Amino acid sequence: MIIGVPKEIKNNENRVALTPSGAYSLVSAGHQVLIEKNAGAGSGFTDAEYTAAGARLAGQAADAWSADLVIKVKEPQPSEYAYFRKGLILFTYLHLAPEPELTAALRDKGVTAIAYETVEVNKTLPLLTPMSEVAGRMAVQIGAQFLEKPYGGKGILLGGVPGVKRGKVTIIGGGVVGTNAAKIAVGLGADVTIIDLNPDRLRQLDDIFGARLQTLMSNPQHIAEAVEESDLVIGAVLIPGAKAPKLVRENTVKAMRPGSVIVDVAIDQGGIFETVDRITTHSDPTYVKHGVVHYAVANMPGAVPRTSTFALTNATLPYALELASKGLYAALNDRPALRRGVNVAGGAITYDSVAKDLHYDYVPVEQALELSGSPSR
Ligand SMILES: NC(=O)C1=CN([C@@H]2O[C@H](COP(=O)(O)OP(=O)(O)OC[C@H]3O[C@@H](n4cnc5c(N)ncnc54)[C@H](O)[C@@H]3O)[C@@H](O)[C@H]2O)C=CC1
Ligand SMILES: CC(=O)C(=O)O
Ligand SMILES: [Mg+2]
Repeated sequence: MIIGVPKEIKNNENRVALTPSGAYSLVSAGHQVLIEKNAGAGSGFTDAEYTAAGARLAGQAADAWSADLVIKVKEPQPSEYAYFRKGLILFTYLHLAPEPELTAALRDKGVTAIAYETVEVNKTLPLLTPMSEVAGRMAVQIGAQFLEKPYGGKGILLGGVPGVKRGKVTIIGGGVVGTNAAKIAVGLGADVTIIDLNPDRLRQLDDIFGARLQTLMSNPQHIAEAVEESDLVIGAVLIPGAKAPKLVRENTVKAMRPGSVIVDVAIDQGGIFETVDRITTHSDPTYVKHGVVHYAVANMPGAVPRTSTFALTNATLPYALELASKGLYAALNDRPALRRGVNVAGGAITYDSVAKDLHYDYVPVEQALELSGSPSR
């Protein structure tokens, strides 16, 4: 199969979907890799490293997009919709619930779109996890920076110093992002609270962190109280595929002290704060509302591309290899995890919560692609 790797064009997106060693694995399995010139530059990989691995260079984005299977990092940007066509298999982050135009373009053109973030194994999301680890860890380091006075914050050091109070951090959502944020916040010596809806998750977090972390059941009262008294609040909730619930009310943000900071990591699914009404970018990452600094960058790992590209491709490569070697139908028949990743196929929306949020009829992927074999879980 021919596998295309376009250069990412989202603001400050420096990751690339394939490392030279990933290209070598695909070529060794008998495939052709067509990578756009300079696609790896932001992650520190030269074109020569890719050609040495057996890949061919594509002079234009259109050439990389002409492949049978296109692997990417971020959701296609509007200028890329022109490359969509029937028969194309697209494997990337999609986050379709807050992206009606992208969803319509994929569906209308008959693309088979497999979303990294909904590939699912035993209720875990193996292709989201590595980037959630990165973003969770970054969320605290970014929050700490914007709490500094020159960056618009109230001038608080999260760990405090002897004789002076520590900063308060509240993390809403105790999954992968939340746990990784907690690790860094606890490590810095902050006063950390984590809020989740799942009592088993709260128990696990209590076992991991003990008395260094306050766990709280998610409800409107706990959220309002914890947020109002926090210096840094991190949004880390996910309902897979669906638009994020707005859990933090505008009045609660108004009650925060000026110079406090919100980092809404869940912005890629629409965000959990009522006051987060726009996606920000690495080149203009914050805005101030009700005196509170808001950070809502939807591709946070793009700022640490060297770490993130290795972490992402460690996870995606086995699936890309399986798709390329078996072809779409056999790969989806053999691997229920991959089947759960299919969001759009055969001109239909094949992921239930995406269909619901965007008001489409949901068509099971088995029906949309007339798959045989066992139904997906
Ligand atoms: N902005 C960015 O650059 C990035 C964003 N993300 C996003 O971060 C979000 C979180 O991802 P993960 O941690 O991997 O998800 P996860 O599935 O590991 O964790 C989500 C947690 O939210 C909890 N939750 C669900 N409803 C809740 C509620 N009402 N109140 C409190 N907790 C609730 C769940 O119980 C679960 O523990 C996702 O939207 C993901 O796409 C991930 C990586 C990068
Ligand atoms: C998960 C995601 O949105 C990202 O890594 O950019
Ligand atoms: Mg988007």
